[in-house]
Amino acid sequence: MAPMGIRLSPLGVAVFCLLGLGVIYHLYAGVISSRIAAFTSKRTVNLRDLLALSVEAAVQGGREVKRVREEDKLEEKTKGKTMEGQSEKLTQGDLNSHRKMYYLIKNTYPYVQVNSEEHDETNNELAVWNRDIPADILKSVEGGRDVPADSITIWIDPLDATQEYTENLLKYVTTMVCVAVDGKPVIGVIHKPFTGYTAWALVGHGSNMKARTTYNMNPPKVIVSRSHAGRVKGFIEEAFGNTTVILPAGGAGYKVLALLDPLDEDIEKADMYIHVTFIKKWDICAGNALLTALGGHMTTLKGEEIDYSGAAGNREGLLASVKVDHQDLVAKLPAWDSAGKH
Ligand SMILES: Nc1ncnc2c1ncn2[C@@H]1O[C@H](COP(=O)(O)O)[C@@H](OP(=O)(O)O)[C@H]1O
Ligand SMILES: [Mg+2]
Ligand SMILES: [Mg+2]
Ligand SMILES: [Mg+2]
Repeated sequence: MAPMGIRLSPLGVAVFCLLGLGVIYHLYAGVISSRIAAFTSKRTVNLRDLLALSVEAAVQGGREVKRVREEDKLEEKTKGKTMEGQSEKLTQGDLNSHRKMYYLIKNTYPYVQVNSEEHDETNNELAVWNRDIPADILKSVEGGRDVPADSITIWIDPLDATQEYTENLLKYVTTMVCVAVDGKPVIGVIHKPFTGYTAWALVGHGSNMKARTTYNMNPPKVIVSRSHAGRVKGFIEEAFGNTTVILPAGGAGYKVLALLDPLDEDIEKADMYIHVTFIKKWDICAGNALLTALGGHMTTLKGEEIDYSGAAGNREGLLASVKVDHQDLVAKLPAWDSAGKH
């Protein structure tokens, strides 16, 4: 006998339980099945699948970035200071995009290391990847190779050029995903949420981007940061003379696209990208992969390759070029002092 004289029918209880299970299954089926599939499958990841997932993550994150801007709900905050003492901004665009991108990848490959610029452990998204491979990827990447999951480090920048996003300079804004294998950048995706343009590359397999046919070095047009410039102007003029054209622009992703042959009208053209202040691997890894895939180079200002495993920081500056003798450019640069001279 139930309290207050109510009799529970066993059949009613069973139907109620079944209904409850049905609701739970309906809500979590995608996540549960992808987790089970992930844990029972062998611990290797196919790079073509990962490329398609990276494109999807960048596009879905980009939708959040665009929506927050259009609804004017940025809720701009300061999350700390850069090493140079500048305030680092954070908006709802960064956070919503992070949640979409991070959980879409994590729910698909829970055992892969994913490093995002942003963090939000409290709001797990039930995002599930539909496993669709876009036609342009199918066309240029045959099969793709499988790599051990523990050799992979994924870097996510849910919103690059947050400063410019808050100033409504939207052409500079991108979302980025990079996959490094044994520390080498192998997949790069840079997506422009406000034009819908996505650049992708899988090193050694293909890209939807091309390098330009010519790059001018006499003097070069050098693209640099507009909001974290440091002493980049003097550094460049010392290397290439004071007739060098210096092009200040926002976003590390945007600046790499400016070195390529963009189909998007809204991107300037530059011959070289130089950065002299501190920068993080989620800002530069996707661009490094794209440049590597297209015969370009991105190194520190000493000409060394950047290892995209381990800690996020790079304090050795950045030099990116395409179709020129990169080490020859390095040799022209002034002596590099990462301790703050520049
Ligand atoms: N000195 C510095 N310290 C930390 N982050 C830096 C930096 N210089 C550039 N960045 C980051 O690199 C990206 C491109 O910067 P810039 O537009 O100045 O070239 C921005 O990423 P986010 O917008 O994702 O934070 C910016 O925050
Ligand atoms: Mg960034
Ligand atoms: Mg960012
Ligand atoms: Mg930031």
